[in-house]
Amino acid sequence: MYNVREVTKDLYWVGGNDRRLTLFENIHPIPEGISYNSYLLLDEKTVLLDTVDWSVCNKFIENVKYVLGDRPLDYMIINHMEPDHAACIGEVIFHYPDVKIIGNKKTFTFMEQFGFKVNGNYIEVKDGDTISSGGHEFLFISAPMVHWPETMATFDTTNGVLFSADAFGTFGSLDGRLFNDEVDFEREFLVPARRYYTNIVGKYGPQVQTLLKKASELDIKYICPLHGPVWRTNLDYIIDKYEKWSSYEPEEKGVIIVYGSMYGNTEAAAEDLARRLVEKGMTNIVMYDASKTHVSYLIADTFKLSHIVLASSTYNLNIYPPVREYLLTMKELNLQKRTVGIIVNGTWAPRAGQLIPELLAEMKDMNVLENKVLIKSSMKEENIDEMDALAESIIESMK
Ligand SMILES: Cc1cc2nc3c(=O)[nH]c(=O)nc-3n(C[C@H](O)[C@H](O)[C@H](O)COP(=O)(O)O)c2cc1C
Repeated sequence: MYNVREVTKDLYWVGGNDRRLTLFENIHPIPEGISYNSYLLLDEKTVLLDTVDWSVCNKFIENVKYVLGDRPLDYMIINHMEPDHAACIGEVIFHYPDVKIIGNKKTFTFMEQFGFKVNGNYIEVKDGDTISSGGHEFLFISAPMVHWPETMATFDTTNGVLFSADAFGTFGSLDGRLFNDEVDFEREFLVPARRYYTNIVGKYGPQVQTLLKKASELDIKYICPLHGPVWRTNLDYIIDKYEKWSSYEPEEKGVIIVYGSMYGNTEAAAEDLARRLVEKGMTNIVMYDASKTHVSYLIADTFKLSHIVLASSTYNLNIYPPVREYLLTMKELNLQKRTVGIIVNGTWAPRAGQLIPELLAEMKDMNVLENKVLIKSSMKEENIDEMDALAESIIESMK
């Protein structure tokens, strides 16, 4: 059965929701599900914008057939070749063999690499090119490395709809809703949106900034991303979030404490610090056991908050592995501009105390607080002063 929504006059959402997938990109847990958005415009020519993941392909084809009725599909614009959007290109060609595919040079290279045959039936576009479908005009905006090299956004200059590819996307199934004003975005989607952006696109802040700059010159009325709700009100809200995330500026003053502990002693030290911070007036604190929480959640809160505390035991002369994975992921994603406190535990050779600052030194603009705490196996009275000094320096650095 088809399941479509009208976005605006003549434009339809023809995507699908997936609540079965456990790991997005086979890495990131998505208990909240995900939507794969595809859009279809009925103009003098009919235009499909992107396809969907293979998991919802049947539903998508039914939706396309329902919206098109007896009409042919004239154009298919491919903004992003990642298979969660491009997997069904072959199916579209199978059902509509005369469709003309629109993409850039790299789009077609990737299409061939993924095994899709376009048989010369395509139009290659560059940044700034336009194509008319009769009553609508599409402007193509290249957005390289947001977050693949071929990515582009497409702007319908006649109705102000921006098809933004993965930008402004989020984890989370839509559950019948489509628009940002039909959901409680802050409550339901902000956390998944932040986790989606920071882990999937977070590495490419400068490229996102370039896209935001180009977008600021357009009169955008709708943002149609490839995942999650369509924005038709309060666009500044999500654009502002993207400004912050892509410039690596924290959204809030607050502390994420991530600890790695086998027997609970490093955890107890982290708890001690958290209590001291609260007693000194800082209540915006989240604490995670790095062994139990998927790193994507840690990364999301790390982008959100101004301060990080790493509390790690030493493991085979190294940083405790889950804490090291967190640090390495942070580095890979180019995270920067944070103040960091360090608590280290070791029983005979606390090497983590040396290795954590070394790793942090390889990242940009990380202010590592001098008041580190070194625990020998378990926290004792003799550690209280240095723990208090660490708490104090965190509070001081927030002023
Ligand atoms: C497999 C293993 C390797 C360890 N390697 C080191 C080490 O290289 N250097 C060290 O000082 N302590 C090492 N330790 C001791 C831990 O750091 C110890 O668990 C810690 O001091 C106590 O903290 P916890 O209760 O938070 O686990 C090791 C412990 C285990 C189980």
